[in-house]
This record gives sequence, C-alpha cells and structure tokens, in this order.
Amino acid sequence: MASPPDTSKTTKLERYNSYIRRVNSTKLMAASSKLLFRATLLVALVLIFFFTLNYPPLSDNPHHVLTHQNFLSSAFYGSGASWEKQVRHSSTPRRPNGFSVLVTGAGGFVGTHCSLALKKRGDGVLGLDNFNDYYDPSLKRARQAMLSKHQIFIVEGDLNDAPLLSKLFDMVPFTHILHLAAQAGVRYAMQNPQSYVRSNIAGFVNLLEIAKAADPQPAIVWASSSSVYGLNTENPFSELHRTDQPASLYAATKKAGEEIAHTYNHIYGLSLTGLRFFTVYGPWGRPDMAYFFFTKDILQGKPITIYQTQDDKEVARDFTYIDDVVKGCLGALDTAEKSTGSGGKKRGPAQLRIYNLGNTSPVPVGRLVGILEGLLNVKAKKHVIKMPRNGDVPYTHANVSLAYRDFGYKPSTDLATGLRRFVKWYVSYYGIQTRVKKETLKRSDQLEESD
Ligand SMILES: O=C(O)[C@H]1O[C@H](OP(=O)(O)OP(=O)(O)OC[C@H]2O[C@@H](n3ccc(=O)[nH]c3=O)[C@H](O)[C@@H]2O)[C@H](O)[C@@H](O)[C@H]1O
Repeated sequence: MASPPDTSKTTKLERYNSYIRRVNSTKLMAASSKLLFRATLLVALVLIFFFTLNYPPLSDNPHHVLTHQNFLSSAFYGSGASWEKQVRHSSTPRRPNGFSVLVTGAGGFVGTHCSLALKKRGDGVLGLDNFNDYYDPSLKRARQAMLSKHQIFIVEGDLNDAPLLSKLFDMVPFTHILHLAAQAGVRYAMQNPQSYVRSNIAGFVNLLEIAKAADPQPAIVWASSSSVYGLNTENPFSELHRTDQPASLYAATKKAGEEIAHTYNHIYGLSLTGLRFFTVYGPWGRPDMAYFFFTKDILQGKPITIYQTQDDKEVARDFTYIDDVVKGCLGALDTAEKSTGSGGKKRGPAQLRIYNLGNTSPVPVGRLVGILEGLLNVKAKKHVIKMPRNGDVPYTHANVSLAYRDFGYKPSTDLATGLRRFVKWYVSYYGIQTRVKKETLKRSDQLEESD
C-alpha cells in the first residue's frame, strides 16, 4: 500500500503564504481605510464650508450672520482708496458743528428719509445696510441710488460684522448713530424667528459693543416699536405704561433692545434714546406693510383681508406719516447728550431716554381701505376675518407728550393726506397711472425725490 505523500512541507508553506496574504490584506485594508478616512474628512470639510457659507439659506434668512461674508466684506470693502474716500466724504459734515451720523438701515424706509433730511441740513451721513431680501431688494437699491445722488454713501454690510464696524469707527469719529436697521414686521416673526434674534438682539449688541469701545463714543438714537405695549390695555399708550407683555417675538426683541440699552448706558456711559415708532407709512415705504400691499392688490383687482378683533370690533392703528417721524428722529438726535465714556470705560452718568413717536389719532383699518379706494378710484374686494393669532394687537394709540416736551415733536399729517402722497409716489414709481384719480396725481406737495 502506497504511503500517503509527505505534505508537512507544503502545508507549512501554504500556512506561511496564507499568513503573508492575511498580513498584506490587513495592510491593504488599513491603507484603504486611511484613504477613505481622508476622503471623508475632505468631503466633510467641503460640506462644512458650504454649509456655513449658505446657512441659513438667504431666502428665509434676511438678517443672517455671515461668517465668510463678514470676512469677505471686511476684506473687500475695508481696502481700496476709492471706498475709503467715499466713506470719509459721505460722513463729513458741511455745516459748522454738524454731526457725523452713522445711519444703519439707510437703504430702508425710515433710514432713507432720515439720511436725506440730515444731509440736507449739512450733517455728514454714512449709511450701512445689508440689502437683505425680506422685501424686494430692488426698492432698497432704488432708495440707495436716490441717496447716492445726494452724496450719501451706503456701506454694504451686516450689523453683525464686527471687523467692518470697527474699521468704520477707526476711520470716522462719528458723533451719532441713528440705528434703524432691524428685522421688521410683526407677523413674519412666526415664519422666521431667528432673523429677529440675529438683527434686533445680536446685531444691536454688536453695534453697542463697537460704540462703547469707540473714542469718542457716539450718542445713539435707535428704533424701538409701538408693539412693545403688547397686551397693555391703558390708552393712549404712555411711556410709563407696562411693556412686559409683548404679543409677538418682534415686540419681544424690541423690548429686549430697550433693556439692553439700559445695560450699556449703565455700564459704559453710552447716551441712548429709543424711539417707539407707530406704524410708519409714506412714499418709499415698506411693501410688507398693509397700506402698501393693499394698494397693490386693490389696483390688481385682488381680494384683501381685513382683520377684526375676536369680539368683532375694528382693528385700528395710530398710522404715522414718515415726515413726522423724520422730524422726531432729528429732534431726538439734536437733543441727545454726549456719551460719557471713552474706550469702554464709563466716566459719569449718561442720558437714557424712550419716546413714543405716533400720530395720536388711531384709524380703523377699514377706514384706511376706504381712503385708498377713493384715491385709487377702485372698489376693493374686501374679505373680513377675525384676526388670526399672529402677534397682532387690536389697537395702538400714542401719547406723545414726552417727545413734545423734550424736542417739540408734533405730528401734523392726517392719514388721508399722507396716503395721497403715498399713492402719488406709488403710481409714479411703479408706472401705473390709468385708474388713479387725476386730482390725486395733480397735487404737488410731494417729496422732491419721487417726482
Ligand atoms: O408700530 C409698530 O411698531 C409696527 O408697525 C407695523 O406693524 P403693524 O402696525 O402691524 O402694521 P401693518 O403690518 O401694516 O398692519 C397694519 C394694520 O393692518 C392690519 N392688517 C394687516 C394685514 C392684513 O392682511 N390685514 C389687516 O387687516 C393689521 O392687523 C394692523 O392693524 C410694522 O410693520 C412693524 O414693523 C412695526 O414697526
């Protein structure tokens, strides 16, 4: 019987070869996992980069904090002789003892009007605006073009861009800041709450941080809102009434601003004046506001929704005409005392003020629609519903005796007059002339710029 072949050598060899194969395959696996790890890391870094650049998306994030863009804007705008020349030229006063004012939100409705008024009387004005797309940015660009004709330059940047703000304060010894940049709108706060926190709280704090460190420290006048009165039931609203029951996040961020102002006044000696605006309207206004989109919808034959209170009462607002508000803003600037600190240190007590800027004459929304129908010569398709729970309050009415006492604020434009001026501007700006009453267009007491 043939003995079985001696396999001990081949078996050893096979075992050795198999060991080598295992070692090699482990090495290969380790190498490929390393490669995979590096590739994943690279992809993650690329994703993080784009995520940070685009998040939250621009469309639903009007007042975004843009880390990369902050950097880019500072790097881009902060250099260049021509940019610096425009900044200096725009902010230099042309009258003896004139102010040098940084107007934030200069491409906005109130910001544009105030910038023009300041420039016209010889103050230096430098604008700051991020031209976000909360509403049609082309309207903001048109306002910018109008300001540019009056030698007012707007720096394109965000309130949260600390390097950019510091650079501006390094270049210009601003005497005042008129801080009007904000995320506005009561009802939109339910759609995009973070934008209110970013602009009205984080952005405001960023601005105050820069202002407190500046030498000289500027005096600051800024836009609060009638909405801080929230569920207050005492009428007319006085600055002494309670404001601890905001009905919307918008109102809550404005109220937070008032408390933050107190802190910066207390610790750093910043002179701070908050102005509670009451539903400001007029030419070059905001398309997100009811009087504006009612006009658009009425002219286009579309239905409009008119809110009523839960107990079927009319909702009313103390609609305030833009020219009256501009006078109030300038009055507040003119009576603002100097900040007392310097370089971040308080040297003594500083002024801290809050004022209502309203019209003292509330008008039901139904009446506003009636006036528009008359001016536009078109019957509105009205859809009356109970006010949804959207942050709205049923009624606003300003007591302005404090503003009158301290800087002579006295509103003088009734709603019919103000809306006529608005409609005249609207049809001219959007090129709609057909159905609007001739007498509306003929009247000539219009802003020079809108003609
Ligand atoms: O004073 C303020 O602090 C605020 O004023 C403004 O808020 P509001 O007074 O709410 O103005 P606005 O939206 O024009 O609605 C006007 C009226 O129309 C009613 N309204 C509104 C919409 C609609 O479809 N139907 C309707 O009846 C509505 O119920 C209201 O009664 C600014 O937008 C805000 O940024 C802030 O500055």
